[in-house]
Amino acid sequence: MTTVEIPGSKSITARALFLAAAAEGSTVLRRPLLSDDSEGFAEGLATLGYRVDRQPGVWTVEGRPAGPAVAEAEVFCRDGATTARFLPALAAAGHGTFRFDASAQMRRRPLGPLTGALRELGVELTHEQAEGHHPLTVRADGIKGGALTLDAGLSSQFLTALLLVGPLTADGLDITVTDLVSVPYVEMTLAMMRRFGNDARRVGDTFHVPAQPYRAVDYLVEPDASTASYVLAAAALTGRTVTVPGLGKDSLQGDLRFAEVLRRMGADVDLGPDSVTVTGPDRLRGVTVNMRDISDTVPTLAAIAPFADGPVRIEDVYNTRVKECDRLDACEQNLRALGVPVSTGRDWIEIHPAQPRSAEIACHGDHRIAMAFSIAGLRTPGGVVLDDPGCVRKTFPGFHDTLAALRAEWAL
Ligand SMILES: O=C(O)C1=C[C@@H](OP(=O)(O)O)[C@@H](O)[C@H](O)C1
Ligand SMILES: C=C(OP(=O)(O)O)C(=O)O
Repeated sequence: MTTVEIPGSKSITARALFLAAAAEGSTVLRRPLLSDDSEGFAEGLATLGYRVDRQPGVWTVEGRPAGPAVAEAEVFCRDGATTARFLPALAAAGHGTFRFDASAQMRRRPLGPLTGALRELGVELTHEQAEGHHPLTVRADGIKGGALTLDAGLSSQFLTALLLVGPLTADGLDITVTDLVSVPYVEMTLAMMRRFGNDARRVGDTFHVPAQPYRAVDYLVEPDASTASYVLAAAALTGRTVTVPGLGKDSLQGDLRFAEVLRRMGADVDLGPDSVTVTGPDRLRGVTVNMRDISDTVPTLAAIAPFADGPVRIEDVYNTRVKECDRLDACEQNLRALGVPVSTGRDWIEIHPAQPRSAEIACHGDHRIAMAFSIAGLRTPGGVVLDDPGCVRKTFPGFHDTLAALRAEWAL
C-alpha cells in the first residue's frame, strides 16, 4: 500500500480566502494550497489592500467587511478562474475603481453571466475588449442587493461569486438559476458560507443569501480531490493500492466521487472517515458515466479509458470545452496521437480499448491534460512526453515528483 499526501484544495482555498477577506476579524487558514492559482488569489487580495500573511502551512487574513482597503487597484488574475470570477464580485461590494486582467488563456474564458448580473445589481462595469471577458473595470459603490436570475450552465463559478458577495450587500440576494453545472461546488460554497456564519440556503432553483455578516474562523483546508484523482487513477490502472489521507466521507468536494467511477470500473474503493483507498483490478471495465457534477476529472478518466475492456463514454460535459482549454478536443487529439480510437460530440467523448503507443502530449497549457496523460504514460511502452510539463503549477507544482516517487516504488 502506498500513502500519497495531496496538496490542499484549490476551490476551498479560494473560497476561504474570499470569506476571510469579507469577514469581521482575523481568519487563520491551515494547509492552504500552494500553487499558481491560490497564490494568484492571495496576491489579488493583497493588491486590493487586504492584509494576507503567508507563513509555511498557515495563512492569516485580516477581514474587511467594508470591502477593499484601497480606492484604486489593478489585479492580474493569471490563469485562475476562481480569482478572475470571485474577486471582481468582492471588489464590487467596496468603493473605488478596480481593473482586472488575466492571462491570454483566462481572457478567452467566459464571464458574461456574472458581469451581466453585477450590472443588473447596479454595479458599473466596463470591458476593454470583448463583452463578458477580461480585462474589465469595476467602478464600485456598494451593492444594494435584490432578486436576479442567472444562467450558470457554463460555469457554477458565476453563481458562487454572487453567493459569496451576497452577505456584503445591503439587503441580501435572491438568485434564481435557469441552468446550473458543477452543483457540488455550489454546495461547497454554501457549506463554507455557513461555517463563516451566513445562513445562505437553496430552495428549489432559488438561492437566498441574507445580509448577515461573516465572522472569522480557524479553517483547515482539505486535500484537493481533483488532484487526488491522478494518484487514485494510477492505482486503478496498475493494480496497485493508493491511500490518500485527509479525504473521507465528510469531504466538501464532489470530485471525490471519481473514486465511485473507479469502483464501477472494477477497482476496490474504501471511503473511510478520513481517507480514501483505491486498489486496482486486473483489468478495468468499460463504463458510461455522466460527469456533469465532476467535470474536472474528465481528462483523468479519458486518459485511463483505453485500458478498459470495453468502451468508456463520458456524457453531459459541454462546459469542459470552456476550461483552461477545450478539454474534449484536447483529450480526443491526444488519444488519437496515442493510437486510441475515440469520438466526441458536443458534450460527450467515447474512448475504445487499445494499447496506447508512445507519443508527445499537447498540453494546451492545461494542468489537467498534463497530469491525466502522465498517468496513461505509466502503462504506455516508452511513456509519454509532455510539451509543457510546467503547466501543472496551476494546482499541483509537485506533481512530477509525486509521480516519479510512485514509479520508483512500483518499479514502473
Ligand atoms: O468553484 C470552483 O472552485 C470550481 C468550479 C468548477 O468550475 P465550473 O463551475 O466552471 O464547472 C471546477 O471546474 C473548477 O475547477 C473549480
Ligand atoms: C477548470 C479548472 O480551473 P478554474 O476553472 O478554477 O480555472 C480546473 O482546475 O480544472
